[in-house]
Amino acid sequence: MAISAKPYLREISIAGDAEIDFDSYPFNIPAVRDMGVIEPHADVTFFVGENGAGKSTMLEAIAVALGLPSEGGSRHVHRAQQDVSSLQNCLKLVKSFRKPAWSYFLRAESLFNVFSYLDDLPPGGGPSKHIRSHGEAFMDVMLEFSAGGLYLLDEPEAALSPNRQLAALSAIDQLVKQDCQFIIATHSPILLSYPNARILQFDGSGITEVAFEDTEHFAVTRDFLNHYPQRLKQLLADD
Ligand SMILES: Nc1ncnc2c1ncn2[C@@H]1O[C@H](COP(=O)(O)OP(=O)(O)OP(=O)(O)O)[C@@H](O)[C@H]1O
Repeated sequence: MAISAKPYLREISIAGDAEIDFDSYPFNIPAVRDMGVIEPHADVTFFVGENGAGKSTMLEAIAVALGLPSEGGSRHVHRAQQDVSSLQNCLKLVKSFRKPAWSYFLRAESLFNVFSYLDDLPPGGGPSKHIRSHGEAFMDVMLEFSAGGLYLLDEPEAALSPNRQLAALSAIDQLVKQDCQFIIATHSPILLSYPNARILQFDGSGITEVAFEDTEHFAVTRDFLNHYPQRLKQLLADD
């Protein structure tokens, strides 16, 4: 039986010999301290959890440990690493026998800086992405993703309208079918609905797998949309 090349990234854990200070960032974050062994899905892995649960800290550390720039981009983006936590030095990554053809860290919050860097390179990279809206530019980058890649996305929905999130879901599926692997930190119930995925919940007890319909994102969004007149009355009531 042939062994599958995916997932390109198979396990993420804290190295046994890592020097750890549990009283300071990032190991004072419960999900980081008690992360155990993350086993990414061959297709898509989602990081979910409350604001501040440690998703971006983890994704950034994985990206930097893979040799990608902390602000985002591919290995060809040569920018100084910005405010990177010590986590990437402590991670042990188990990789596939086959390297991905391409790796990219796409991060909505620092996309602007990466585009400025690309604009400053010698001509040849196509028109400036600065003349595109945030969401258009984000989708442009996603649509440039190619087969056999490993892609890390940090909160793609920050840039995308609901319609574009649906388009992103379809683009991700096309890429998965071309041997790509994704790890995505998100709050988007639209993206989280992707079926060939593992959803990992970051919270006070560490990192645990959860089913789509058991996520707070699904439950809260469904409840609000189904009952928004009552929910608004409750939320906006004078006490
Ligand atoms: N450089 C830093 N130094 C100290 N604490 C930090 C630093 N960066 C982030 N934190 C803290 O670490 C915690 C986790 O932050 P992180 O950005 O990883 O959360 P998140 O799960 O991605 O949140 P969100 O959903 O809001 O994006 C937060 O409490 C944050 O304030």
